[in-house]
Amino acid sequence: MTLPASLPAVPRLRAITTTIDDPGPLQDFLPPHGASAWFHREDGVIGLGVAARCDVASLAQADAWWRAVVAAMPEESRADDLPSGVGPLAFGSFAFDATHTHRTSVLVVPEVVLGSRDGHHWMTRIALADRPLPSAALPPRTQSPVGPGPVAWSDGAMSGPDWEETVATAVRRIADGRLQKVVLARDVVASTRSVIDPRWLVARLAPRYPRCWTFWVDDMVGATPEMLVRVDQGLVTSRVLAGTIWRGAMGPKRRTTGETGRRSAEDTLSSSAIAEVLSQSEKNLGEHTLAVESVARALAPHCTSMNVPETPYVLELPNVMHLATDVNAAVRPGTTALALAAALHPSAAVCGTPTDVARATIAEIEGLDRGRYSGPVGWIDSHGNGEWAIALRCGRLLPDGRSMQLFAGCGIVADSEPANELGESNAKLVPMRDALEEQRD
Ligand SMILES: C=C(O[C@@H]1C=C(C(=O)O)C=C[C@H]1O)C(=O)O
Repeated sequence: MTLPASLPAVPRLRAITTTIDDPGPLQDFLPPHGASAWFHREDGVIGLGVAARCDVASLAQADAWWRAVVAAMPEESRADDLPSGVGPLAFGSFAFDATHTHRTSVLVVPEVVLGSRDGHHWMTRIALADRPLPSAALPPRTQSPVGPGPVAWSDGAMSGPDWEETVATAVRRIADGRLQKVVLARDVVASTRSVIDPRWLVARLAPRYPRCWTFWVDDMVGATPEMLVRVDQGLVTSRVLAGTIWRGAMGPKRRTTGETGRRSAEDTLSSSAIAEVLSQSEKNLGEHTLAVESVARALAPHCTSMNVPETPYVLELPNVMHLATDVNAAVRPGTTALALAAALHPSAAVCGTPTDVARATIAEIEGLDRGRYSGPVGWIDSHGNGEWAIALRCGRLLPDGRSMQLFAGCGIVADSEPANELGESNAKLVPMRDALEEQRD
């Protein structure tokens, strides 16, 4: 998909931000369409309505557009005295590879932002400069979402066995010395009886995956564990994940439930034992190092100091465990979260090493239009603070309203085994599968 390189039209917006009393759960204010949501632990920010929307060609273009939008705002709209993330902001979702997709990347500036962080609550109202601002009253609470009913599953671009063949092809190319690592993804399609309400998914993902960032931006919904870059008043954090283990990988005798469905002492490995296996695995450690190096290399020119821990920790999620490294840095003044996302994407966690060879290999053999899966998703405020996660453990709501494309990918290295990688991709699909299939409420 190609878009003009020139900057899309820049609207003149104004905004007012006010502190509000605790509004209760922000999810209660979400309508079934046309909203954005971002939740992490107890904190959240939601966007209602659309003050401005822009299809962008790249992260760099989005950065330029948002800077221009902010520069065109009256000074008092920018909330200079307020903390990071408070005030006018834009949500966005970006394609993994703009040169190999039919999808666009998008930034959305909502009309109303409701936010809660560390026990503080705020509302920002945004409008075109010559139009009235939305009402100062709290927006009405909406009806609870209902589930989509029974779900039928089908293969996406490739069947499981075909994808295993593709993984084998990648392993051969790595053995030939053409590249060190490539991340290959697959998709599955859920078809439902009733309409899929994104709020249903958000309401299931956010409490189950509090260590992840649960998002709904445009047609993308998920709960990702990977933070590409967070900028908060000059401090940068990037959580790099690569190297994965899941209970099913530990062999049939060691799964959590035996034939009776009950756990027994002999067939259950403790979480710490599984974490130990992961943190000793040469394959996973090698894969992880490539991802950390790619992030540190991309951040370095933009930062005045950086701390890269030598040893990863194990991030335990309900479905999988990952090797994780939190890179911290101090950013050069004036560098926005979108500019850093542009520098970091695609990291080796979702693309591979070397980047160019891996990206070309993905385009050639993966057989999938990733669209916005594995691209940056998040928000940016009027000072350039923001959080851009990588859109993983997610799906795309398809235009018919009754189906969804779910994605999962795995880092392939020299000693990857196709059957294991297929198992790993299935484990990564679990959060979205469960959220869609749950029938209660
Ligand atoms: C590509 C995905 O996950 C990435 C790949 C990982 C791996 O191969 O170990 C781990 C975390 C993510 O960086 C995905 O979830 O779709």
